[in-house]
Amino acid sequence: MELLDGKKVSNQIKTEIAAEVAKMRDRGEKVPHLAAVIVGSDGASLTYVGSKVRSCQQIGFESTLVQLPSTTSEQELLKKIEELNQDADIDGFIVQLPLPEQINEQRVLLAIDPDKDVDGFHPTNFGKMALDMSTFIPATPFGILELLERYKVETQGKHTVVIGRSHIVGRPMSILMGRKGWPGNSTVTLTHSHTKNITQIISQADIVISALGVPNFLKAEMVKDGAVIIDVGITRVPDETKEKGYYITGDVDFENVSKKASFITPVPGGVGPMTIAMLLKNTLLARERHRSKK
Ligand SMILES: Nc1nc(=O)c2c([nH]1)NC[C@@H]1CN(c3ccc(C(=O)N[C@@H](CCC(=O)O)C(=O)O)cc3)C=[N+]21
Repeated sequence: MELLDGKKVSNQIKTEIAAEVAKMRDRGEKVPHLAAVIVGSDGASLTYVGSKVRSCQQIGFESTLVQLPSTTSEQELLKKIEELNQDADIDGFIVQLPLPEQINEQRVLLAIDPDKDVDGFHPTNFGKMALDMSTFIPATPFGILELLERYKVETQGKHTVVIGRSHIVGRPMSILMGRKGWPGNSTVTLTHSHTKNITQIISQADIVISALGVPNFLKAEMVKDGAVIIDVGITRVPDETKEKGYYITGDVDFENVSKKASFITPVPGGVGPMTIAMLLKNTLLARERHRSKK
């Protein structure tokens, strides 16, 4: 079994990006500027956004954190988005999901300028991704592809089973793994809450990508010997004996599944850190595209 070490690879990627930024600075060019909008004060969301901003500082990006109260109206958020769209200094921005219930997520995603949509959630960018056009690939799926590539995991002709059809992970992942080229050229099954015989389908998978959010869902007896296991689930389990009052666990029974797997991602330290690295990569890409437009 080989560990797909997202923490290590994400640090490599950040070092690579930092070198690019240093060159930009040396040439007297503007450096990439990422903004993150967060509505409300959900603990997990604040942690993620916080580490996005910290990573920006590490690698020499400019960053702006826009924190809005949980009572923010949809109109107020749309106004903020329009400001960020118009702000020539901002290369890319994200609106952290989930949003409070008074705000319609679809209207928000539609309002983001596709050229600044470094999450790749705007329908224009999602459509481009599905059509193999150059775009921003959503950070979590992008991070998984990058891990498969850097560890030279064979995906071509393999049966990939994706568990979960969320807009930010399962759905795009199912499209990307089936695209031409490598990592891709896979035969993809997208499973979800209405899938019948899900355990039987999973047992046929060469590659399992679990994006469910159910701790211990994937057990050793469910997977084929030598399968590649990608664990996208992140659940915080309250535990007073831990320093933070909780621990983080994925969808996979790591201890037992890792004995059968050829490659496996840990949680924490797997897909999570890769998500942040690829968001930074998309922001670098956004800066380069804006530069060559002018
Ligand atoms: N507009 C938007 N874009 C996103 O990309 C987005 C989002 N909304 N909403 C929530 C999800 C989730 N997400 C994570 C990012 C990093 C870690 C991460 O770094 N995890 C650490 C543990 C961090 C911890 O919880 O302490 C790890 O797995 O090692 C996890 C999850 C981005 N998301």
